[in-house]
Amino acid sequence: KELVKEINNMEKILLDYESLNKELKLLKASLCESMRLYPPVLWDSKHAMADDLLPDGTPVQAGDRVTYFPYGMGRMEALWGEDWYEFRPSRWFVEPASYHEGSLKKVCPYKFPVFQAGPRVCLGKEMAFIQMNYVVASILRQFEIKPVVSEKPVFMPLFTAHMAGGLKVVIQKRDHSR
Ligand code: HEM
Repeated sequence: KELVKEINNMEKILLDYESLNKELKLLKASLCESMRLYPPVLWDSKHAMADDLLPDGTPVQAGDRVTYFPYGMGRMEALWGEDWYEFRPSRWFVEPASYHEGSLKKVCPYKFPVFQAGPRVCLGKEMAFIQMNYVVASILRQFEIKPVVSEKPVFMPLFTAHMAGGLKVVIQKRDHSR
């Protein structure tokens, strides 16, 4: 409901770059919150070509594999607090209590490595947000989407995130008079 309100309040009917990037803060926060709990790339590895040391002093030997785990990190109490399991888009705002007017936090990519971090960070990150904002805003403006079954989808831990059997939904034209 809140998201549809944000999308319908957009100044321009045409979804141009500026409005997609600046106006849809709650949508961006909701996408981040979804990807915190269900990152599209669950884990990712690097292989050491030569002996090395990690920044905390942990030795790595040539041929070792080092894996970082965005799925696990998105669920760590030490990083996200006691309510890490809750879907709460307001946690991405500077002032969660009045998030409608507020601005988005700058969250360190080493805390939220869904797009990797450092020199090999995802080159398409900003483009991915523009695309996701565009698709979600265009669909939610016109349609209402409801899941067919009430059970939680079954998560498939493949290299990229999947739901077993997909997510079956009913799509209806949105009634703007309600
Ligand atoms: C939600 C969408 C996306 C997610 C979660 C994502 C995530 C990632 C991750 C985790 C990596 C690091 C892979 C590794 O180091 O092994 C990566 C790299 C990369 N991504 Fe994305 N990505 C997304 C969308 C895109 C899009 C739309 C593009 C292009 C338009 C793109 C282009 C790239 C490129 C070129 C790299 C390689 C960067 C490098 O190694 O220097 N990504 N992405």
